[in-house]
Amino acid sequence: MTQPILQIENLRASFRIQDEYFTAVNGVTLSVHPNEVLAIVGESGCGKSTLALSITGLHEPERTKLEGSILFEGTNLLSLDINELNQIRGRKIGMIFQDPLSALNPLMTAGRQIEESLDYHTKLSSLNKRQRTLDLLERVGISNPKQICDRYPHELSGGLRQRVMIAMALACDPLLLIADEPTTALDVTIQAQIMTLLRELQQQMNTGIMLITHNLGVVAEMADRVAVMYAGEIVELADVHTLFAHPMHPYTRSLLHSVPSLQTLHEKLHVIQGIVPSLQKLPAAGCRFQSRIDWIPESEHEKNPILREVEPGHWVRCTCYQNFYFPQHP
Ligand SMILES: Nc1ncnc2c1ncn2[C@@H]1O[C@H](COP(=O)(O)OP(=O)(O)OP(=O)(O)O)[C@@H](O)[C@H]1O
Repeated sequence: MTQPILQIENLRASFRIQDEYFTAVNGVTLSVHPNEVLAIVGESGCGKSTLALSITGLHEPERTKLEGSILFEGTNLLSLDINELNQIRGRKIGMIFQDPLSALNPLMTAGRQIEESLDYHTKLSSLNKRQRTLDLLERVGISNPKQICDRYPHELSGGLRQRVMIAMALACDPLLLIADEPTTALDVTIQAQIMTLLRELQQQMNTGIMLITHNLGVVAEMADRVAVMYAGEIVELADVHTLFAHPMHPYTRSLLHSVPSLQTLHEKLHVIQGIVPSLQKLPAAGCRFQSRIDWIPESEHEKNPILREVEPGHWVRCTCYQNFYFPQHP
C-alpha cells in the first residue's frame, strides 16, 4: 500500500464539562491512504464527529483537550497554530458537512462562496477565479453553473446545496476529504447521486476520503476499509468485504444484524439493547460494550481490551467476540 496521507496515532479528545474533562475519543489509531475511502461507522454519540473535528481543528479550544498525534503529510496537525492550520484546511483538507444549509453562508451566492475559498488559498485573477468556479460546479454535476453561481443557498434544493458544498471542498484539489454524514439530510435518490459523485471525484482526483456515516448501505457501496467505533473507541477495523462477510466484534455483528434485508424481510430485526453511555457514564476500564451484551459472561471480556490484529488487516478489540452469540427470542 502507498504511504498514508493521514496517520492518526493514539488520539484522545476530551471535553471539559464543568471542571472535569471527559474523553469522547479514546486512543484512536487510524490511517487514510491516497485514493482510499475509509468509512467510520457507529451509532449516534460514538465519537465520529469528534474525531473529524479533531482532524480539522474545529473544536472550541478552551473546552477541548487533544492528545496523541494527527500526522498529515508528515506534519502533526495538533502542533500547529491557527494560521498554520488555516493553510491546510480548505486547501489540502476539504470538508463536507451533514447540513449544507447551516454550513453555507446564507448571505453569499453559491459562486461567491467558492470564490472566497479560492481567494484565501490561491492567487488566481478574478477572471480565472470565475472560470474555476464554473468548472467546479460543472464537475460536481451542475449542468447550468452560470445560473447556480448567482443563487443564494436558500434558493437551491438540498441536493444542489450539497453539490455546491462539495465544489467548495474540492476548490483547491485537496489530498484528503472529510465527509461527515454528507447525505443524511437528503432524500434517498439524491443521497445515491451524491455518493456516486463523491466516488467518481475521488477516483479522478486520487483523494483520500474519511467518510463518517451510520448508514451501512453507504459503507458497503463506498468504502474500501471500515472502522467501527463504539463509545469513543475503535472496536473493529477491516477491509469492507471482510467486515461484511466476517464481522467479529459483537457491536459490528449487532449493527449488521439490525439492518433489514430481503432475506430477513419477515423476521424480527435485532435490536441493540440500551444506548451508548454518555461521556460521564463511560466505564473507567474494561469492555465498553459489555453492558449491552449482558448475556455474555464477564469472564469472556478482557480487563483492558486492546485492538488486536486477528488476521492480516483485520483488527478487533476485546476477546468477547470469540464466544459471542445472539440470544434466541421466543
Ligand atoms: N462540545 C462538546 N462538549 C461536550 N460533549 C460533547 C461535545 N461534542 C460531543 N460531545 C459528546 O461526545 C460524545 C461523542 O459525540 P459525537 O458527536 O462525536 O458522536 P457522533 O458519533 O458523531 O454522533 P452523531 O452521529 O449523532 O453526530 C457524545 O457523548 C457527545 O455528547
